[in-house]
Amino acid sequence: MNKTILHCKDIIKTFGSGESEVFALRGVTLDVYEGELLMLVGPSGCGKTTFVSVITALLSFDSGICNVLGHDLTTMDEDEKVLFRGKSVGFVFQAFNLLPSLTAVENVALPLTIAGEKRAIALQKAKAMLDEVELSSKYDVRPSHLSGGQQQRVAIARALVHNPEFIICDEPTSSLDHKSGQIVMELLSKMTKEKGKTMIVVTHDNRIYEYGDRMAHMEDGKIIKIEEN
Ligand SMILES: Nc1ncnc2c1ncn2[C@@H]1O[C@H](COP(=O)(O)OP(=O)(O)OP(=O)(O)O)[C@@H](O)[C@H]1O
Repeated sequence: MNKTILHCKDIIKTFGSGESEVFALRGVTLDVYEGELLMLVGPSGCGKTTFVSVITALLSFDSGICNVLGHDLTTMDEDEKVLFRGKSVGFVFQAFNLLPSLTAVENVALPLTIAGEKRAIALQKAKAMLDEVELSSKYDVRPSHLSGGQQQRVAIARALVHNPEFIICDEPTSSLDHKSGQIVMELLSKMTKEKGKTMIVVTHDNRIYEYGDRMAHMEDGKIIKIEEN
């Protein structure tokens, strides 16, 4: 059995109070293992975004256990949470969120320069990352001159350039056509397997379910079933 990267037990998260209280997570229990790609699926409003926000320390939770990469999230202060996310977590979203005035390589280098890396080294690492997502010919191209699939690959390169161990993808293929979605998933799957990363992909896109090692089904604030692929 591979190392446990995420250990959650009975996580409860509510929003609001009194009559307007919403139970977003009603006792989520889940373990995720090193090198695994886990699909998290379920109807709108079942708590998927809340859950990935909790496990990346973007949201606090009311009760339960949440241990990520050996960190007990309940004992971390805000500075430690920012550091944890910056070092250990990569985020890929449905919207690529690339800066239009920067070239592909500058977009990928940005998190490194913000973290204090020298520009020349950041650009060098960004180029190596763009090579990995097979965009070596697009270093100096701005996002508006790239296809949707290429823009998502730039966004993936940016999410992975600081070499995070844990990667969260929220609807990474929803705005892509079938072929581009397949290319993006092939890439994410390759990253988990070849680099030993651990990935959770939140999705409604049943065309990409096959890429998951396991599929966790969420309903009404709980994981109700886990299937092996
Ligand atoms: N900031 C908030 N304040 C109040 N209620 C919230 C907040 N965020 C989420 N909720 C509620 O918590 C529940 C879970 O929402 P969440 O966004 O986690 O679901 P989801 O499964 O990600 O949905 P979708 O697939 O539509 O993105 C919903 O009932 C939602 O309305």
